[in-house]
Amino acid sequence: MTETPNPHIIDADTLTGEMRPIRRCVLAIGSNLGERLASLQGAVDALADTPDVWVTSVSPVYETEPVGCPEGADNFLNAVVLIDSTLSAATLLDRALAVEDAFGRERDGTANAPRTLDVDLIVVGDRRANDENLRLPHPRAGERAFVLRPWHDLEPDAVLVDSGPIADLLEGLDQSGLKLRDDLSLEIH
Ligand SMILES: Nc1ncnc2c1ncn2[C@@H]1O[C@H](COP(=O)(O)OP(=O)(O)OP(=O)(O)O)[C@@H](O)[C@H]1O
Ligand SMILES: Nc1nc2c(c(=O)[nH]1)N=C(CO)CN2
Repeated sequence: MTETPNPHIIDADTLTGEMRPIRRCVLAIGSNLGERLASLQGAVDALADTPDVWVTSVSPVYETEPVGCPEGADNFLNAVVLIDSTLSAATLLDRALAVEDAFGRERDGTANAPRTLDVDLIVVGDRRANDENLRLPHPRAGERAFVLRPWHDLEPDAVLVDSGPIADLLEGLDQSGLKLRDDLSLEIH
């Protein structure tokens, strides 16, 4: 006898999924190797294609001097993506790392080595995490003009959890290494 699914029984995953809050998240994307703009656009597209992720806005693109990178590193293109998502922070991190891999990111253990694509979780709602594999808010976000400036373009009144208004943080940072690339832009498809 074949079983007819009982419409009154909701499986645990569906229930959990339905009850998860929608969190507003800020992601920073960067590239200083290969087809930089294509990689950033690929990251936006991959995020938009992710179930339970809604890309709500994408910042202007900045050309930025490398910060803390090995001698001779090339400039980055950097931007910020705002998403709404019901996914957990851990699942979002897994997705971010998978998207980096899909765009040819290689990891040889060198800190801040040139990369085709970097996708960092800056904030996931008001979630705090201090795990080796997941720190939230991103521990270096408050000192990175290449993150705060494009984020500020989208949300001038935003506050970085535990650090304060991003406008105030930006005022204290050297922004001379940032150049707005108004000849380039990222699309939400
Ligand atoms: N908020 C976060 N966003 C992204 N990765 C994180 C975060 N917190 C911890 N990580 C961990 O950092 C690890 C290394 O990331 P990655 O090599 O991209 O660092 P990076 O981008 O070079 O440096 P930085 O972390 O200073 O931006 C990832 O495997 C991930 O587990
Ligand atoms: N300009 C710039 N410098 C960096 C960047 C980046 O995205 N842009 N990312 C780093 C590690 O994530 C280290 N240094």
